[in-house]
Amino acid sequence: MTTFLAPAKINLCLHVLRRREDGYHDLAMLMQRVSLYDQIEMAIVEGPGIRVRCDGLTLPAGQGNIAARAAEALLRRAGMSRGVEIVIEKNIPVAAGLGGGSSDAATVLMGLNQMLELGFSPAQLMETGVKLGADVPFFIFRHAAWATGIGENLERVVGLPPLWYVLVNPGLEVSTAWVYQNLRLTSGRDDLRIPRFSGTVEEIVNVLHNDLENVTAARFPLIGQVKRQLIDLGAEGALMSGSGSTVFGVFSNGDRARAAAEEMGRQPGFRAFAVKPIND
Ligand SMILES: C[C@@](CO)(OP(=O)(O)O)[C@H](O)COP(=O)(O)OP(=O)(O)OC[C@H]1O[C@@H](n2ccc(N)nc2=O)[C@H](O)[C@@H]1O
Ligand SMILES: Nc1ncnc2c1ncn2[C@@H]1O[C@H](COP(=O)(O)OP(=O)(O)O)[C@@H](O)[C@H]1O
Repeated sequence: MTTFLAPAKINLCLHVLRRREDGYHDLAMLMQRVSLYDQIEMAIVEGPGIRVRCDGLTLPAGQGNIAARAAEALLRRAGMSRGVEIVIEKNIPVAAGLGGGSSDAATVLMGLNQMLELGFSPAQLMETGVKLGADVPFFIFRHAAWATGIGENLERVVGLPPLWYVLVNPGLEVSTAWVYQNLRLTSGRDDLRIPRFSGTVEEIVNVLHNDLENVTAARFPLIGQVKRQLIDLGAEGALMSGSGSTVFGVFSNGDRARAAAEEMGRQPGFRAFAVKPIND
């Protein structure tokens, strides 16, 4: 078995620009990978077929799992029939706005490309990835990014400060499709530009914005409550990530962040993590 790590992401900002003919939405987002990881183990085995195991959780097995669909899509593109065994240790909360499924898929695409020496470029892997999920290309890009289109046009963002995020998942699973369906678009914005950073925490706090937050928070008032709790515990800003339900707080101090995560994680059904951005 070869082991790979699949990180979570947060959306530091998410602007919905317009609804498209194909039902998807054009976005402008600032995306950042953080140090909370699923572990993906893969082996090439005798005989055809893709098997996915994920212990202790009720994630879909077989084709229902996005990791299996990723392996299938890559082998098809390579014109190859091989047996692949995939074991997922799921640490990223599911349907939580943290991109766990997309990250697992991206990791399978990159990992199998390496293990089978298929020679696909990152751009080719992104092309296969976006058909599996709009957030998959971002995890193949592997930098903090300004993402546009449905999330597949990616520009590197540099100068983000070293800080801490406290991720708080209040145990609610939120369907991304439901959130986009229930979004009431007011006016599209055309004035958004890629933000520039010189390394201060204040710049991050100023950029925090999520057009999907009102939709999810209207259905689940707990979201607003978690934001207020994070601010009370010393966060310099707080925002829901993606379609939710995870909320993150911005902390410049590691001890404060760890203490806040411990405190938030004590509430029944909650999971909380103090994490760092992955800036490479
Ligand atoms: C909201 C975001 C922000 O990063 O993340 P999550 O909350 O899912 O983590 C993404 O836009 C989610 O991306 P992802 O979860 O990969 O989406 P997909 O599986 O491709 O699509 C799920 C559903 O969301 C809607 N969708 C998704 C992306 C997009 N730009 N416009 C949309 O309208 C579509 O209706 C689609 O049927
Ligand atoms: N490997 C996987 N990890 C997480 N979710 C998966 C996976 N495979 C399929 N799914 C399904 O995808 C849906 C969205 O999952 P996830 O990527 O965790 O959420 P989000 O889109 O909010 O970031 C869930 O309903 C889940 O059942």
